Amino acid sequence: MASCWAGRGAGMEPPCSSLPIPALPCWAACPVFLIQVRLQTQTTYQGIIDCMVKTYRHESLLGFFKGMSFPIASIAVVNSVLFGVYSNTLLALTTTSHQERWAQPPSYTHVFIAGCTGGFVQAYCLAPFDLIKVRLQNQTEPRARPGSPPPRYRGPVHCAVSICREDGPWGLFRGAWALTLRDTPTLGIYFVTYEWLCRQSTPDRQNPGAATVLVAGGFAGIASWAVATPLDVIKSRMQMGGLKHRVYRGVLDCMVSSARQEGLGVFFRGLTINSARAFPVNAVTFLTYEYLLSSWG
Ligand SMILES: CN(C)C(=N)NCCC[C@H](N)C(=O)O
Repeated sequence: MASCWAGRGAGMEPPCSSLPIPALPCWAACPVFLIQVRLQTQTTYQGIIDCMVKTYRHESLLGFFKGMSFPIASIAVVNSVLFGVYSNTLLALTTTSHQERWAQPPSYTHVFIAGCTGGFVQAYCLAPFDLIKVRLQNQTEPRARPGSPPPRYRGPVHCAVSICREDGPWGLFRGAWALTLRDTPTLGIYFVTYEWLCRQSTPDRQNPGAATVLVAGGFAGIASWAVATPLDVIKSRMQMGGLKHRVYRGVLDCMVSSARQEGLGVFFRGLTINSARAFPVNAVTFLTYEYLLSSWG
């Protein structure tokens, strides 16, 4: 497999800005996203199991898949933006073609800058989809049970329209600043971790094999989420502002009042379950990325 992306002709750059990193692993991750968001924004759950049991009892199995149709439809676009901006920024900084990337490795500073740039741009594409996901996932009303009050949002489109009606189109970017703070440095760390692990486990200047890419991608996902989780909690709470949470004056206000009321542990809510999800998802993401780069080269 190592030779799978080895030695392709240099000079022909793949169309990185449209890399279709697949959305498939995302379906399996839906329940994890839901539990993560609920643990981060609601205080009614004692932990992962309690959240799972209560969700299942109250909302049935379908409840675990709430709010995911929009993110799944958008994940390919969001990932393509991230990996496309990353690859092209790296290309602009180093003038080394993708095919020569392992033979003439870029510096970690360049990898970090390119990753941060990708993270920054991705955050603004992701913001409206992420807001809708968080809002829908926090609706705990069971679906269509006669007599029970209807949920505030009937689905992703109704959610988007309601937000626009109530807060104007900019309302769709609520929490975008916290999302940018979360994604800019952590995506830098994500790509540096991946590059570092690949280089550590591959003989000098050779292309990494598939197993290396899978393991390095998986750990890069976990490392980036370990750093991102505190801001992920803040981001989700700000996105819920005005609904189940009070409206915060800003990122700092949200941080201080969350820590005061719930202790420092609040910043790590959802980390365990998200790490378990992040390993396979990011392993497959990087394998696909490397495969596409080599086959389009
Ligand atoms: C905010 N952070 C830490 C990241 N975006 N990290 C990169 C992993 C992205 C991947 N789609 C995932 O959901 O794990």
